[in-house]
Amino acid sequence: MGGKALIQQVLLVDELEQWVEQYRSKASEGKCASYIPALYRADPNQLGICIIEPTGKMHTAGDWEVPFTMQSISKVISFIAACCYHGIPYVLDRVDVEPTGDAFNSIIRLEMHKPGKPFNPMINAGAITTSSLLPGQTPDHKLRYLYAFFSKITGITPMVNEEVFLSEWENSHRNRALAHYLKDTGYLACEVEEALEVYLTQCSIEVTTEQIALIGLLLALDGFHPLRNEQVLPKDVVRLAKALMLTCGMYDASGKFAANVGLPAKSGVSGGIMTLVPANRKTHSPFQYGCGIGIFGPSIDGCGNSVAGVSLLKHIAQEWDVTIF
Ligand SMILES: NC(=O)CC[C@H](N)C(=O)O
Repeated sequence: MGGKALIQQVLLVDELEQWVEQYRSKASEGKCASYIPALYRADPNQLGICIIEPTGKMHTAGDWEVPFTMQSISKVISFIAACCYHGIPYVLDRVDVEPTGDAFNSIIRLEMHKPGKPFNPMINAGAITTSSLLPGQTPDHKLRYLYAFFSKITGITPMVNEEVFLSEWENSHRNRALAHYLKDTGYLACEVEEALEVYLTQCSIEVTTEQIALIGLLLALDGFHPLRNEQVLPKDVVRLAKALMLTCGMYDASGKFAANVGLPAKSGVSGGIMTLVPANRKTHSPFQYGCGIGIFGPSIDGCGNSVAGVSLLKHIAQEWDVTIF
């Protein structure tokens, strides 16, 4: 690495460390998800970030190595996996691509809009439907397909946090209600309990910011894995997933996030945010060739998004001029 590049890298990490410490205190404006008791036990003051560039170079700060469960970030992976298996038209016949402006676990639109097709795969109704579409006759088979898909693209064998899974399974009345409604309207491709088992298990896959930054990087590069020099995901599916992340990925705060940060992103109630910067022509920006970004900060706001994580991303987007707009 040349002297100038080395200095730039040191400055980036210094800046990141400084900003993480600056935004850590934002945690006090939210709290850890309490409807899943195992998530409520997290330390709300944690905040970490990992950024991966196409060269594989990583920039990290704060609590970036702390494992957490993917929760709703997994919705992006299961949607992509279902599209890869069935093709986009088959999946979009069963789940739409419209934002709702409602909470991630809201039921209201299913009955208000006949025939009850879920609005998008980034909210619970749509994600439970997509999980039911994964190939396989049993939850076990569907999950094995998803794990193999996850390993194929990331090179990582997924681990499920059983404690978080059980904690949510025992408290999943609202998701059960959604699944029963979807079964009644014919949108669920398997039995209610089976779809829930797949959906809640995928939410309980444990990752670190590094792993979601890597997935973000693959999305930034339209499915191309720069280190393996291989197209690991189809471009059209990835582009669709990014459009959904931008319009629906931060739930009923997706509009504000697009306005304030301007990057496709997906959050989860455990405090993770997976986002990305596509390659751009901004030669003054440190991420001209694109990057994947993983964030973890378990204190969340009323919409279910990491409070400190969103503030940190807003700051980064402004300082480094990385919006897609
Ligand atoms: N927003 C989220 O991360 C929600 C995921 C969580 N497992 C749920 O279904 O409620």
